Amino acid sequence: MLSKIAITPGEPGGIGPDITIQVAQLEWDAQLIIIADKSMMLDRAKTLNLPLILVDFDDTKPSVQHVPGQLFIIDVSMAEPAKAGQLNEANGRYVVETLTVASQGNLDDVYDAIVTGPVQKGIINQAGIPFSGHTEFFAGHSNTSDVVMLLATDGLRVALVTTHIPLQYVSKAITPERLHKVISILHSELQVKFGIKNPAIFVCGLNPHAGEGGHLGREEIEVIEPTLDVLRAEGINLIGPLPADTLFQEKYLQDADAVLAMYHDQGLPVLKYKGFGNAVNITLGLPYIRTSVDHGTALDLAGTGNADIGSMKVAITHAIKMAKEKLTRAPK
Ligand SMILES: NC(=O)c1ccc[n+]([C@@H]2O[C@H](COP(=O)([O-])OP(=O)(O)OC[C@H]3O[C@@H](n4cnc5c(N)ncnc54)[C@H](O)[C@@H]3O)[C@@H](O)[C@H]2O)c1
Ligand SMILES: N[C@H](C(=O)O)[C@H](O)COP(=O)(O)O
Repeated sequence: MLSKIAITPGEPGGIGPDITIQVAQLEWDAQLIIIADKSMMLDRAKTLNLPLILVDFDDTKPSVQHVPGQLFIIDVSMAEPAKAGQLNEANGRYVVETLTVASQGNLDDVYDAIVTGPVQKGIINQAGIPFSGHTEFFAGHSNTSDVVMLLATDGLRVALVTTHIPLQYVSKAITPERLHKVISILHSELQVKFGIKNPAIFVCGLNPHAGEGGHLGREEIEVIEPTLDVLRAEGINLIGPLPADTLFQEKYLQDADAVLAMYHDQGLPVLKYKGFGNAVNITLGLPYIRTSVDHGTALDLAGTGNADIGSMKVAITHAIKMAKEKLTRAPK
């Protein structure tokens, strides 16, 4: 059976609508359903000079193969018309509404996966809605206490212990409980979603040189090492904590199924240096499949036709692959 993939193009002033329209021109072995404002999508297609036919989605009908240039749509209205390249806090609520519809649809088994385009976290907060990222939003909406952000590109997967929090709170957020949950989710999702029997997870330290024996910080000694020992006793294959500045070299990476970084900008710059435009962001631990692009709203490129669609292609490809595997395992 063909999978139904829900796509949220994200911030209407950014490149999310552009890359959604651009990938709609390609062949896909799935049905693509966008959750977005219809007029905004048609306007953007006109700006980009690309064909776009939008068909109202009927969830009672069986899935149909994607036709290039055509998308199914669940129309969610924006408060005000969008201008490519410009943010408008009046539309913050709209962006969150599209995510809510997507999450609920997946919980209700209407779709088989969600692919998200980029959102501008700041403008959603300016609209009065506390929002730190899709990862945290979907965890909250689906009532999932713990999820893990993983970004993957060819030859490297990086997962994070902490996600979108200010740097000053990182150390306190790395508790034995959090570390135990993140590693357990990462281990089991590498098995389930990536088919790796006994995944090797390489773990970064938090401090310079992994704390230098306690002289440059004690989190490794007091939290990370003891927790890794507990998890090793549970049978999880863990290497580290290793100094983060030297972990990302072939000698280690050739044996690593994933690297676990302690915070956002410890792991993601390396991943994005290696694979920006060719990477996917996957939320592990959710009750549904969710993938996303590796980039942001790129307001400077919105409406120009110059946005690279590489990551959007990878995000959709991964979602379809994971959805197919899920459908094969447990047909609806
Ligand atoms: N998945 C997401 O929702 C997501 C991911 C990352 C950042 N963001 C958000 O995006 C906003 C802007 O963030 P930023 O400026 O740090 O990052 P950005 O990725 O939007 O832009 C960084 C640079 O990369 C370029 N770039 C980004 N995507 C590109 C593409 N597809 N093709 C060609 N060039 C591209 C931009 O032009 C810019 O020069 C922030 O609010 C951030 O939170 C959202
Ligand atoms: N941390 C992500 C990145 O740098 O690509 C990005 O902010 C998106 O995160 P969410 O998927 O949680 O919105």
